Amino acid sequence: MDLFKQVRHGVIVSCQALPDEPLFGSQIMARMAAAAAAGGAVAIRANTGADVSSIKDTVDLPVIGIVKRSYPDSEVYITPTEKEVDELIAAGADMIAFDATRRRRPGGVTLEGMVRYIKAKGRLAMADVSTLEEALYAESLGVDCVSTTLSGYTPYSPQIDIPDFQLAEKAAAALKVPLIAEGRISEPSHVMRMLGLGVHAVVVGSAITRPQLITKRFTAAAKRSISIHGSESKS
Ligand SMILES: CC(=O)N[C@H](C=O)[C@@H](O)[C@H](O)[C@H](O)COP(=O)(O)O
Repeated sequence: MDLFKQVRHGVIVSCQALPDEPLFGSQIMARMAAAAAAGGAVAIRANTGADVSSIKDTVDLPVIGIVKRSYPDSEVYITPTEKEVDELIAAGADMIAFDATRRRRPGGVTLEGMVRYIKAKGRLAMADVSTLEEALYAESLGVDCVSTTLSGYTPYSPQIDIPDFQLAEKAAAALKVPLIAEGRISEPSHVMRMLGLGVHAVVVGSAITRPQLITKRFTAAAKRSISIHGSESKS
């Protein structure tokens, strides 16, 4: 089935753990993807070829692949070069997501060249952007969809701790290709609001798949409670 029909109005779950996170490991991420599938996820977003291939072996859902890799000469770290694209293609990613900001990429690789490369390999291209201008430019290059992933993570986009509803609304209205809302969607009400703004689908990551951060929301609430009610409360 057409991937965009399959994910329309659904929740894509980002299953990612970096080496310094407690759930790091491809088998664990595959179990996480299975849990997301059981909860009704329409697709999975995953980091590294190893995680993509282990998830593909475990769940029958489309997988959007990225490789987070830092190079010394660039701030771009989400699928920065063709090398990472090759790793994701070898792993069987259905769509390749990549940083589509206009920042300098490592080793003279260009954004235009990245889109050409992914399309020449016959894969779907998802442009991770931080502003409306980047969204429109990425569309003009021929990407298959745009995602708000990087809003809040470039110095020139709004530094807010809620999802960028404004960007999602504007980009959904301005683009012809599907707009995917991603970044800090942490409540079911955020999902409803995003879909109401006309986005094609939403990606939820940390709020589902990073238990150390989920735990922190609760432990912070406990600390706040003590600071309000004091430690001498009845119980
Ligand atoms: C900025 C960046 O590196 N974002 C990454 C992109 O794949 C992931 O670390 C996020 O978890 C993902 O975008 C989902 O967002 P959230 O975890 O906020 O629901």
